[in-house]
Amino acid sequence: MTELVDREIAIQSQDSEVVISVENVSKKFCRDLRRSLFYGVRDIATELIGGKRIETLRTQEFWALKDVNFELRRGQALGLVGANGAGKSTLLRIISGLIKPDIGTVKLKGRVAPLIALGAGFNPLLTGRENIYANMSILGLSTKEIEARFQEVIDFAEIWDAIDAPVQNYSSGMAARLGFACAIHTEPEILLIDEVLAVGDIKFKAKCYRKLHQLRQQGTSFVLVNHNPQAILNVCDSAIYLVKGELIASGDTERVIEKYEEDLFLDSKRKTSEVMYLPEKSASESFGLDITHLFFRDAEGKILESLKSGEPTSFCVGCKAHQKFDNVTLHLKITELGGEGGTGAVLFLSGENDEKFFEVVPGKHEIQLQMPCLGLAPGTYTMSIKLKQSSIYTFDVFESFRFSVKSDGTMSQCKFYQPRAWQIVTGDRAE
Ligand SMILES: Nc1ncnc2c1ncn2[C@@H]1O[C@H](COP(=O)(O)OP(=O)(O)OP(=O)(O)O)[C@@H](O)[C@H]1O
Repeated sequence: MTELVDREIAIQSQDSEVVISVENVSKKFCRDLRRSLFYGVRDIATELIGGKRIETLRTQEFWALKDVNFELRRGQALGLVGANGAGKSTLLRIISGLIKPDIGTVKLKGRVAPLIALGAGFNPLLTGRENIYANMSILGLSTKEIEARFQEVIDFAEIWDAIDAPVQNYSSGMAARLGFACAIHTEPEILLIDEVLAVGDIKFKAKCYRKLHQLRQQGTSFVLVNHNPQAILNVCDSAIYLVKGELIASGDTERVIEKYEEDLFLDSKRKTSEVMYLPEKSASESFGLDITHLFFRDAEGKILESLKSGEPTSFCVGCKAHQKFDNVTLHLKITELGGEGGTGAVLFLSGENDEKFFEVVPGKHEIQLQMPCLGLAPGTYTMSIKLKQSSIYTFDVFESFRFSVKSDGTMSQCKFYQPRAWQIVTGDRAE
């Protein structure tokens, strides 16, 4: 695992200045609240009398972060991934200065805007207008500077009518929009974004991502926490992966995300390649044609070890018919796992739309969807599968067949694989 860790995330020019330097950072928490308060008071007292902080674990304590090191340079975008409780928010809170590490140091260069909670730093009783002033002044702007940007902020957040209503009446999406708008209009040198872009509608998210791109071109660095690997792949040029507080991979985004996705599969006790067998149905549960297993094959018919964008791939549905049926069709809906709410299906394929109907006789069958090349981008997906008779009758449904797709190395930061050929035409034929 350690060979995946690059000390310095080196995508941008090595000459650009380091804006975040996290050195040997560890942070411990206590599982028991009463004990935690007691330890807290004792630690403060020790510090006041100039004593050293206790660097070992006491009863009920655990490391939320353990010896984390990385550097970020001007204009870099760093993705932060890891399972729930891995320590991502803790790391962002330490970088933003909200909490102190127990061991190690964080050095920052430039104005930091943390977007760590929905409507970060907003007072729910104050209006949107009052909160803009309060929030932006905390982020370091003078009243004059805020006045000059005020209209831009509300235009960006699109909350014109609600600007004089208390923030407690805002929806979570509106509060997130206002928080994001305030933060980016302070022209921060470093932006810390914790999942806030996971709320809000798609149009607004697209606007935020465009803005982030623009800010990066102007030299803003940012750290983005997102559960959706695709969002990290689209936006960030480097990433770090935390497991139980330890940094186990860092560097090139695709490599880190690949490792993260591999682990997601190990976690779910199922490898990409595994054939998924479904429990046999009793006579009373069956509608006459049952899905028995699901898997993928390659162009030679071999069961696929792992899926790659651009490779010839067949999705196979093993089934068992208890009697003869005609007009049998397969419907598939593929959704990106961890996709931001509302993105919906990335692919819907219906045998009925393609007018592909099969006849089955009693016994075992395998219905194949043959794809000359797999168009899905690297990522993790879930597929719902329906076996139907025309559009009227459903024999069997399987709601969530999970699989992941890796990159063939020629895809980066894009949504689908495009089969292609390149050529140059020269001379008379070029007209
Ligand atoms: N103030 C606290 N007191 C005690 N434990 C805490 C505190 N804050 C966080 N933790 C614990 O520290 C660990 C890391 O939490 P953290 O919120 O950083 O994880 P995360 O990776 O951001 O998770 P998620 O993806 O669910 O937001 C978790 O086990 C969490 O329960």
